[in-house]
Amino acid sequence: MTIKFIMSTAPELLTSRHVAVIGAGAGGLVAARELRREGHRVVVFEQGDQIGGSWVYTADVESDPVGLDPKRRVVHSSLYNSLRTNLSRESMGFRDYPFRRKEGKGRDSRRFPSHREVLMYLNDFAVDFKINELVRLQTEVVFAGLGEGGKWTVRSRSLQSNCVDEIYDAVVVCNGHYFHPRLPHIPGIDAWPGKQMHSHNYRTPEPFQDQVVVIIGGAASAVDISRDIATVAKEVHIAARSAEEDKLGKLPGHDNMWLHSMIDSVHGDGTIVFQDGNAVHADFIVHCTGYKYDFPFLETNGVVTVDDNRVGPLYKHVFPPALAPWLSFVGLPWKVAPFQLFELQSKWIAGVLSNRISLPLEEEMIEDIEAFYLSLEASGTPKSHTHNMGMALVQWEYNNWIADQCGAPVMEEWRKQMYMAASKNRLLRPETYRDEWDDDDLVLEAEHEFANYQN
Ligand SMILES: Cc1cc2nc3c(=O)[nH]c(=O)nc-3n(C[C@H](O)[C@H](O)[C@H](O)COP(=O)(O)OP(=O)(O)OC[C@H]3O[C@@H](n4cnc5c(N)ncnc54)[C@H](O)[C@@H]3O)c2cc1C
Repeated sequence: MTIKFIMSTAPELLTSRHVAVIGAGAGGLVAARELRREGHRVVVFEQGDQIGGSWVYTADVESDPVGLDPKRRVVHSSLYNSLRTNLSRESMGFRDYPFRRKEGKGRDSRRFPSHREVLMYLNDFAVDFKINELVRLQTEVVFAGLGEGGKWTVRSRSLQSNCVDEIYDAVVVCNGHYFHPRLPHIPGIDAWPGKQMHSHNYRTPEPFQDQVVVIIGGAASAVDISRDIATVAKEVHIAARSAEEDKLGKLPGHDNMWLHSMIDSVHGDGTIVFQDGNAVHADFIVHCTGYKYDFPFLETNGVVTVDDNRVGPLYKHVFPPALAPWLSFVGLPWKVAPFQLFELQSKWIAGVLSNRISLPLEEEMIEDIEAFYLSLEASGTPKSHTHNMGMALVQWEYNNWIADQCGAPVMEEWRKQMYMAASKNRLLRPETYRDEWDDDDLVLEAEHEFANYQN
């Protein structure tokens, strides 16, 4: 189905809306910038005491290390102290605000810098675009729901006041999705006597000194955390669903790390049995098993639900047809280069809210979503992977589609090539990919492009 979206609306016909943005991470910051550029009046609500979201490292952890207790105090960030980016700075930054190397106190000029450098980059962005003046820090949104007359009531709680209700034309949800742990079902886990933790609460390796540790997961955090822990632990055993059979066994270059297939069962005597038949007696399990989407403040009377990690129904992962464009989401897709995707989604939302860009009819959006769900089913993609864009060219096609809606340039070819080169390099050199690479030609191309921007 082809639908025409861009209208060349005369500037005097563009409508300025009063918009609430929930969250001041990378998504909320760029949403605020795009909304204001489009002429909207924006308030950004941020529960934390600074901007940056995920990139604000804290040594603080939750009272329940696996995150099951619904009454636990939630810590937002899941960063560990040693974290360096898994994307190169060139391919990670916003498109029109390159993530350049900068000199100065505390700056990290490496190509794959530490998390502290990302936070500094986001702070630079907020200063240069004067976003801070839009942000209300330490102000948590406890309720956002449709009120009378199609407007949104946003109820927030801050240090200064108990609860305040305000009315907005639109709400843009940017609350992140790496803070609510997702745990696999493991047969026998209730009787297993060892300690457990979700990677959300992992900060440093010290608690694992001389322990036998089983790490569950095969994604970036599992790779990093297993190496971090192996510096002090007696043994580290990684259980990964995606582990290839010929790679199982002792990991080359390490004398205390093994790769296994998934866990089959765990037992009251401390034993952990893997599907490949091997077994170990372990002290600790670390679950690097991902996160759940969670919008505890959002009331849509059942229009938007989270079902097995599918947030829906959403047109192109952004607009619920029945509430579009007054409710939108920035940042749901995963296995992507997030910042530039957030930037494009935000441009689209801003343009639709001002009437510069039009959306299809509600029925057409619903049809599109249904077709998308059917295509996932036909390809055997589980529901929980609805927002996974890690396959082939999915994120690039998606970004280009949104760019087209906005009248923005399509994604630069070097970004795609660089992203793919890093993925390949990560598999080839899991220990050293952040310091050794073969794509200097792409770095040159990126730097040439960055000369067009001022920051
Ligand atoms: C361990 C780890 C490593 C990562 N590594 C990389 C990497 O190398 N490169 C990369 O590009 N990406 C990486 N990411 C992904 C990273 O999360 C995204 O890059 C991005 O920062 C997410 O931004 P966001 O704005 O969507 O969410 P967040 O950064 O989570 O921001 C959401 C904000 O919303 C606020 N908030 C939530 N609820 C409320 C409420 N009710 N009221 C008010 N405020 C609220 C939170 O306090 C937070 O500040 C990593 C993620 C994790 C967890």
